[in-house]
Amino acid sequence: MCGIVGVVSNAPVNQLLYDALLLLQHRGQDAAGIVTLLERKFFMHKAKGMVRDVFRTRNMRALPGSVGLGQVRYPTAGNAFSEEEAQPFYVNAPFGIVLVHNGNLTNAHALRAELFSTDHRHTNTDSDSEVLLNVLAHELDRSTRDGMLNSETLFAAVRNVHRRLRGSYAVVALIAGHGLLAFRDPYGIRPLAVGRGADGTYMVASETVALEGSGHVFERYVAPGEAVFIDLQGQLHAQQCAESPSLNPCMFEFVYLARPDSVLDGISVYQARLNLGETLAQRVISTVPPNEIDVIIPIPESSRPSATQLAHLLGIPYREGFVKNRYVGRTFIMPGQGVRKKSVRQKLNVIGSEFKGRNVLLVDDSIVRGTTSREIVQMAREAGARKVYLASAAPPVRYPNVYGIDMPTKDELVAHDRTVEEVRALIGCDALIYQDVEGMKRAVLKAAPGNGPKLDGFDASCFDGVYVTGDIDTEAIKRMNGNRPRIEETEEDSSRLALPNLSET
Ligand SMILES: O=P(O)(O)OC[C@H]1O[C@H](OP(=O)(O)OP(=O)(O)O)[C@H](O)[C@@H]1O
Ligand SMILES: NC(=O)CC[C@H](N)C(=O)O
Ligand SMILES: [Mg+2]
Repeated sequence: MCGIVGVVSNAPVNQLLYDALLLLQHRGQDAAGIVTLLERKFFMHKAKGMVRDVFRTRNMRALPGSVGLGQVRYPTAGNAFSEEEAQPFYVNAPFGIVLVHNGNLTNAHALRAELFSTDHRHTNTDSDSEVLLNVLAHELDRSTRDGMLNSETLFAAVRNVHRRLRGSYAVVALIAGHGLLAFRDPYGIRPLAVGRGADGTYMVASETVALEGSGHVFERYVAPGEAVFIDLQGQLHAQQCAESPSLNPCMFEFVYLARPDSVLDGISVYQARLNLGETLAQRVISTVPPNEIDVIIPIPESSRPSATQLAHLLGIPYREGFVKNRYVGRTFIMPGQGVRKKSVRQKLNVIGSEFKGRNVLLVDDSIVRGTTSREIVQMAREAGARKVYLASAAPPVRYPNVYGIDMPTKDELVAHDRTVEEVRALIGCDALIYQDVEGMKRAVLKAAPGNGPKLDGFDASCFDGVYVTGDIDTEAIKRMNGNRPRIEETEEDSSRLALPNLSET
């Protein structure tokens, strides 16, 4: 889940893109990049790091032009440590194209081979996004053989791109001398929205928070399979380019990834999280009698709305027992288990008085590898809690995600192939309460107003093992994700919690 943005304006866009990327920083913290277009020339700056570190004043000055795009990266393919895989990607032919991608191609391996042997195109990194750009470039080249690029030939190229790509993709591309192209995969897994500024500026972004926070008014979502082209005169053209599109947004966006003040495909993320707290309340009541819980404490940051609603419905005081160091990034999206584990304690510190002698119910939005929960439960005990219960607003994460969230191997998931009781023992809490899959889907759907886009379902694959694209080649995924270079892990930091050593660690 990277964050992507594109802008077509009449005024310089460098600051606007920077501001939008800052608003999308929660979606990717490993690398950032911006490209602007002035006349027919692209200007690019990208590097590893957070937005504030990547762009210094001198870099910003070197990004002229009133059209541009940007990305914050959270690697899910290729090599997390390679500077070359920071986005945007560039190809010089046809026309000159730069591209940013949020998502994950599940057939990148096969496509890379096909690009080389059939299309005679070279890719120089292990990134699936570079593959995507080359497929688009090849199809655009084919559809504009007579030399004309217009919305018709552009949409014909996107139709062919959809035929070749598998997996999830929300894309923004700039075509030198022509304009900005945005499209979304036929299953609508990753989000993409369009907004408009008072001066006529168009902005396309992963989340509505980037539109609103930078002074744009939300206009519409890019529909699954649809392509939107904004030419350099500021005219928007749109066409459905997929044969049978359906809308199945990623459930994990609502559970964790997106900012609560965003609305994705008509569903308010905040309302979805409140509703998750409501359904979770019923599950808690059936496991731990509410009169045995003295206080409800959220695990900052993402679980807060669910925890507030849960406390309200159970009539139990809601207290802040952990203070978050806001200068430490989101731990889940860090590359490598060692760094994630260390960051939990750096990031969260206890307020001892909220725990001493009390039975506490801790609430998190999700338990993935169990890194956070295990540390937190231990911290609550060290602070003197009598009983430590833990509730998760999402069901157990049991299956790998192949659509752009970095949980590629089932072995690193604490709940894979384990009963709830086994997970409880590993985490070390006195009771563990999970949301159930149907309850989660109902809760999130309930957050959609009647007049929003009609959903066909969710991509909830990491919870229910159902892959909406229906064509998952597990061997290819393993090759693509499981074997990709990651931070060296010591034995102590090994990514899956081990049952036998629990008391020693
Ligand atoms: O079981 P785990 O593998 O530890 O992953 C789950 C945890 O990671 C996320 O928090 P994170 O610190 O990334 O971000 P947040 O501040 O938005 O909650 C999520 O909210 C859970 O707390
Ligand atoms: N999370 C994402 O959207 C990642 C995009 C792309 N697969 C990459 O690894 O760079
Ligand atoms: Mg968290």
